[in-house]
Amino acid sequence: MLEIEQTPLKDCFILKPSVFRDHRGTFIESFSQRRFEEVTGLNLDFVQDNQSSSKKGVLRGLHFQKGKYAQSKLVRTVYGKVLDVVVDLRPGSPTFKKSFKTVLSDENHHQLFVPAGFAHGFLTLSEMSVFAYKCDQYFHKDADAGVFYNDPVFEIDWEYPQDQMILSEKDANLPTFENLEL
Ligand SMILES: Cc1cn([C@H]2C[C@H](O)[C@@H](COP(=O)(O)OP(=O)(O)O[C@H]3O[C@@H](C)C(=O)[C@@H](O)[C@H]3O)O2)c(=O)[nH]c1=O
Repeated sequence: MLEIEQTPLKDCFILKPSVFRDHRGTFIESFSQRRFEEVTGLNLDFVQDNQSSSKKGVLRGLHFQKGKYAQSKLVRTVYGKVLDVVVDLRPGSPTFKKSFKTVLSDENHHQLFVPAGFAHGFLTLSEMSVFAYKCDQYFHKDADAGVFYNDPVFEIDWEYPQDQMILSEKDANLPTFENLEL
């Protein structure tokens, strides 16, 4: 079984796979093309899988690829716990500029579907996290873009002390929404 839960943002939803637990540990189907299509009605071609590990307090984001290289992503936490955040950056969308956040962990096994045209980021809440995601477009360095994670226009409460956050230099200097070229 794969449950789907709509988020307040258009086209963005949470997937909840069945978790089989026994004396050895757990089992989930982390991705099934057939079930994904059944519950979402989407027929996407995921062409790249990514994985990153992060220490506690690491914030990666908010990222997206521009133009024709825009990526839909299916994101999850393999190990640990993260606060995952998305922003709808699609002009014309009824939820344009709105943000949504949810906890993705190796306890709840939730996955977030991030539509093309959204910015995405996450903050690691556990000592360590391993994060994995599928993308329906390859990485294109020239299309790689982002927006500052703490731009007040998005009204995101990261619920984490700012002086304990760890960011890449690139992410610390991302443009604000106002200065963004969409
Ligand atoms: C994203 C990506 C990065 N790279 C390289 C570029 C760079 O040298 C190194 C690290 O890249 P970054 O610092 O951009 O990695 P990171 O900050 O983890 O970037 C990721 O953040 C999350 C929030 C997302 O949503 C992803 O789409 C992606 O943008 O890896 C690839 O080769 N392929 C890729 O697909």
